[in-house]
Amino acid sequence: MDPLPTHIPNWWDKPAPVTIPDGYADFVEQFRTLQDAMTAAAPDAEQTRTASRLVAELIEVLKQSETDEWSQLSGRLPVPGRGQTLIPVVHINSETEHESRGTVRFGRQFLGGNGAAHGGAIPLMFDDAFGRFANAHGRAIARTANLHIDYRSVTPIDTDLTVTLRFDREEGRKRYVTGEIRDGDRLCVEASGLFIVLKPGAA
Ligand SMILES: CCCCCCCC/C=C\CCCCCCCC(=O)SCCNC(=O)CCNC(=O)[C@H](O)C(C)(C)COP(=O)(O)OP(=O)(O)OC[C@H]1O[C@@H](n2cnc3c(N)ncnc32)[C@H](O)[C@@H]1OP(=O)(O)O
Repeated sequence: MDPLPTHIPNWWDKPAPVTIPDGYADFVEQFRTLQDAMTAAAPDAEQTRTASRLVAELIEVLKQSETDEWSQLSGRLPVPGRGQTLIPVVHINSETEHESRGTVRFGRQFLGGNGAAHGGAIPLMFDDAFGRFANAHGRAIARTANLHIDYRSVTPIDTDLTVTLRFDREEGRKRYVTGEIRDGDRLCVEASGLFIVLKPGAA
């Protein structure tokens, strides 16, 4: 289940993304796999030369359709992860306006060390997941004012973890959200965030 609308409006009411070409969502997935493979690899000189040539070709192809923020596809797709290849993808399994439940799997690219996810990848995931949730269900646009992370125990990579987000309360323009990541029953991370609804006319 994915609660994003087919077209993701943005707060400046610029046009929604253009038509998504066939195969683009698969390409995004492939790009994430590339980042995992890059992190896991120890290529020799010849493999490095080959990989470098292929990446140069890829950059060349992508640059042919370089465009502005309002026309790019990455980050704006109605699929889990929005087609953003930097952010760990949260797959939502169920959601009400008060609570969202899903899973996340930190790939090899998010390795910090010794099998644990990088401490910076976790707030990245929460900022995006909280940001989407705090702005979903018809709520007016709000931005992250603060984000707090408690690393309660190691968060393993390459493991399906559960993510829970809760919309705690709203006080005027302030929205308070909390969340957690668990590996089975084990609590890995607790997070909380404050989102503030933009003043009229604010960008
Ligand atoms: C990129 C956003 C995307 C939104 C997408 C919507 C569509 C959804 C679709 C797809 C999902 C997308 C998912 C991505 C989401 C990612 C979200 C982000 O990462 S956002 C980028 C990082 N955040 C910033 O860059 C904010 C920078 N800061 C600001 O712009 C302002 O400081 C702002 C708006 C947060 C507040 O400024 P003021 O002028 O509107 O508010 P004042 O009047 O100063 O404060 C209001 C109340 O809030 C408190 N407050 C303000 N900042 C606070 C803070 N840091 N900590 C605690 N309290 C704070 C104040 O003390 C005041 O409280 P009292 O009313 O007096 O009780």
